[in-house]
Amino acid sequence: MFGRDIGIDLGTANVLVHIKGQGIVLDEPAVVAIDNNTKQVLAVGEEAFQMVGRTPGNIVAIRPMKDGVIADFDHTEAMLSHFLKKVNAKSMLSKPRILICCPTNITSVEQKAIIEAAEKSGGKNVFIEEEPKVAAIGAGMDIFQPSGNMVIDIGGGTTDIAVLSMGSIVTATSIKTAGDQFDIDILNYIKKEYKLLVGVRTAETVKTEVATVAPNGKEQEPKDLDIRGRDMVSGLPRTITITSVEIYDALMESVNHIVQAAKNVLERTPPELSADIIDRGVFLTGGGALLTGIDELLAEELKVPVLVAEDPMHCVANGTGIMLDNLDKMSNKKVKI
Ligand SMILES: Nc1ncnc2c1ncn2[C@@H]1O[C@H](COP(=O)(O)OP(=O)(O)OP(=O)(O)O)[C@@H](O)[C@H]1O
Repeated sequence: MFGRDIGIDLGTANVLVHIKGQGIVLDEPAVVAIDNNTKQVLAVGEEAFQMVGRTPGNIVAIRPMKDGVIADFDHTEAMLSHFLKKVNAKSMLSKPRILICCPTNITSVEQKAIIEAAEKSGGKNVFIEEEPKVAAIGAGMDIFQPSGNMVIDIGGGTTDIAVLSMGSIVTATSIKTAGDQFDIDILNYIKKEYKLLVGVRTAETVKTEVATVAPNGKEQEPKDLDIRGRDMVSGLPRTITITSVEIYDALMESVNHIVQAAKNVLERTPPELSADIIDRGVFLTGGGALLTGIDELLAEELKVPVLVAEDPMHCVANGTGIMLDNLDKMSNKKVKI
């Protein structure tokens, strides 16, 4: 109980909380359900997620962080406080130190407000850290040596690509093409080809269950899935069967954005570090790393080995735990805001 440090992956799709000595204690969708009339928060996390696309008129289930930025600050704050309460941050014997990984593009004003919200919820010293760095650490990379390490973190709202050496980012980029965009691509494809309206959760299921972007994905035995939605012409419910081959085409434009962004980062990387990356390979983290075939496609395009990290959706949260263990040793002045 004494002096437990807390690490938080405040992602746009999921929020994970890691407590020193316990590991990941909370893993819930970054969703808040609000009563539009009273503006009251009705549910947060898993409970609110179940309401997405299924709420009556006066209730909305929103994702307060979208596209790698904080779209609705008050509700992000409410969500963070809710999760910290849930893990009993305030009742810990001594106030915990909290390390938070936020979406990459948040402003310094938003960072300050996030820190305040965490302090109000029981944090003593609150730190903010860059997501790709923590993801790399969580993936098991030793980024503190003078050698090149490359990580591609494909989350919900953003894909963060970085080359790190000696504990710092050397070259990096962040693009707003990631898991959410894949869902939208699938949704739009079904709308256009089948005149069928489906919800984002159905599109996400298609992505996780049948989609493939492997270079030979179209030659492989196709997988298929029955999905339900509303016919745009008749207005009635309808079921269609969707195959991996059609989804391959629907996802290619977005996947190519990620390939191009990774190529741009490699082009800006000093040659000695590029040589290290050939030896060590590129690590894929974040939920998007689980998209079937994305590792093979990136390896073919980037001409370097590409490896999916173990437990890619937990890399950032696990990385916060490792960073907190080493916070004193690292004494990285840049970390604290
Ligand atoms: N098996 C799978 N195949 C493809 N995509 C998946 C799979 N499992 C999860 N995802 C996707 O991963 C994304 C969420 O990943 P993650 O939790 O790493 O994001 P996040 O950290 O919340 O987002 P961000 O890094 O943008 O803040 C979602 O878009 C989800 O649909």
